Amino acid sequence: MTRFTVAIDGPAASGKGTISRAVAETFGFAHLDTGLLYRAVGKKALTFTDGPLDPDLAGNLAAHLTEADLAADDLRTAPVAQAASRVAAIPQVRAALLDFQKRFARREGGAVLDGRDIGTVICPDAEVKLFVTANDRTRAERRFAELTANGHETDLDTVLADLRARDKRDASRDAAPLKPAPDAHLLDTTELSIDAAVAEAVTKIKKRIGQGRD
Ligand SMILES: Nc1ncnc2c1ncn2[C@@H]1O[C@H](COP(=O)(O)OP(=O)(O)OP(=O)(O)O)[C@@H](O)[C@H]1O
Ligand SMILES: Nc1ccn([C@@H]2O[C@H](COP(=O)(O)O)[C@@H](O)[C@H]2O)c(=O)n1
Repeated sequence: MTRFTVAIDGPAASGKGTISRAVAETFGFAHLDTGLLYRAVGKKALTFTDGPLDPDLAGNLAAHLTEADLAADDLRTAPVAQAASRVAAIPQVRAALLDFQKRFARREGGAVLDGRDIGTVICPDAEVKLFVTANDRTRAERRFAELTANGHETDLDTVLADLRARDKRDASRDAAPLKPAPDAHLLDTTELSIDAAVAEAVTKIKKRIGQGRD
């Protein structure tokens, strides 16, 4: 198998990153967390304003992301997540990040990408598409546990409001909104452990790989 793309989308904290990393490990695929691209642009945008940003300036920030921008250790904070969601609605930002993601997806050896528009815009021809969900309270509880374990001071209601605001903005924007591709498999992790959710994803991918054999 030379090229094989797995597209994993879903709302905030649904578990798509966790599943993507496990899939990459299992199959030896490269993994791209595309949310990090938007978080890095959002973080840069915050150095100008926490309000609306000029779309061309935002596109320019996205076009000049560096490895160091993506490696910053403060991309997972709540303000950066909200800023990411705001810049992600700007078409110039999405256009600047498009080619890199498309090239990553078709690299030799297989790739798994997770985000919001992977199955719909970045990789409409992906061999496997998953849309990962969980109810919003469960997602907030998981994210709250993660944030507190990492030393962030917050509370469950704030985390829940933050997720809902982001999901609403992501799903209602005109540019590449969050939605399942028509041919995506829905994977609701509300009642699933991490191992069970990963096992479902792995089974779907193995089945598709099996179909590709002569
Ligand atoms: N099935 C599960 N059961 C319990 N906890 C889970 C499950 N899946 C993921 N988690 C936990 O929930 C949190 C959010 O998961 P993850 O970071 O994978 O979500 P995400 O969809 O990639 O989030 P984001 O969109 O914010 O990047 C993590 O702490 C992760 O360990
Ligand atoms: N393909 C994508 C990926 C992400 N976004 C936006 O970035 C925000 C942060 O993403 P996380 O996956 O790290 O939570 C997210 O809320 C989206 O606004 C996107 O638009 N497209």
